[in-house]
Amino acid sequence: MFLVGLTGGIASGKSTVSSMLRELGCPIIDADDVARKVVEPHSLAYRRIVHHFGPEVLLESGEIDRKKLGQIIFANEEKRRLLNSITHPEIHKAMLKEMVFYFLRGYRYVVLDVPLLFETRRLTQFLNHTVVVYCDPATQLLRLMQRDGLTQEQAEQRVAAQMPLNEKRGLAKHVIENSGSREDTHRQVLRLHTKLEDSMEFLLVRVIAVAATAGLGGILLYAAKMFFS
Ligand SMILES: CC(C)(COP(=O)(O)OP(=O)(O)OC[C@H]1O[C@@H](n2cnc3c(N)ncnc32)[C@H](O)[C@@H]1O)[C@@H](O)C(=O)NCCC(=O)NCCS
Ligand SMILES: Nc1ncnc2c1ncn2[C@@H]1O[C@H](COP(=O)(O)OP(=O)(O)OP(=O)(O)O)[C@@H](O)[C@H]1O
Repeated sequence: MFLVGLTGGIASGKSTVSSMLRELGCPIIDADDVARKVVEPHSLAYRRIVHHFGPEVLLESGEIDRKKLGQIIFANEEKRRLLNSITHPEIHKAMLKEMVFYFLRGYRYVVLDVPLLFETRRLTQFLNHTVVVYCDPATQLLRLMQRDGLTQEQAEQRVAAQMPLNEKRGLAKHVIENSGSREDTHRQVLRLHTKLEDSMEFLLVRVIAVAATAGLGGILLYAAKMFFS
């Protein structure tokens, strides 16, 4: 199965780009969505979070108070590492299950939208392509403050909790520049979609060629054995 990793910085525009790709028919596995599911009440990750962070990170309904937990972990690296060590193995397991689901349904490829793709590095070895959604630091900060109602200090703290976006940009095979308008981003997404479709066809042709060569080699070997024995 052909795997495409989509990543970027906080509020750089990953969801915006992944919903454009979804409209073009790409199946998307969203790590933020998966991360919400794995901490639902009474799951293993939920119980471990309550054990380590205490009942003060729960809402009255018993669900995790994500706002409160976010305030704690973005202000404290040790606590962030602890939360990551609880949630990441569960997130990766659940994502793998989703990939198998798509594979069994006959999908040829899937896009993995993973904010911490290059930080954790667990998935990168399995990917055929990586895409970074980039926007300039001032725009990123402004969009983050506006979307999540954060102060500049809080927003800066969240940006600092991730690998610098410039560094991620250098690691990716494709970059979507999302500092401008949505229309501009949409045009780049269309181009990327075409490129991905082309490289999938190319990969398919290569696999068929390798299989055919191996088959032919086998036949020739068998014929040579028969001839010389
Ligand atoms: C801290 C939590 C409770 C905040 O929840 P909230 O609903 O406010 O934000 P949401 O989950 O939508 O995340 C928003 C963005 O924050 C960034 N982010 C989230 N967790 C982390 C983290 N541990 N380290 C760095 N950045 C992070 C990502 O860019 C993400 O896209 C939540 O993000 C969480 O449980 N994080 C740990 C799991 C995780 O690493 N998720 C990221 C996907 S792998
Ligand atoms: N090109 C754009 N022009 C204007 N606003 C945009 C553009 N791209 C994204 N936004 C806005 O910026 C904010 C962040 O975008 P988005 O939610 O797609 O980022 P994200 O990378 O998925 O964030 P997170 O890491 O928190 O999941 C949103 O409010 C979105 O509507």
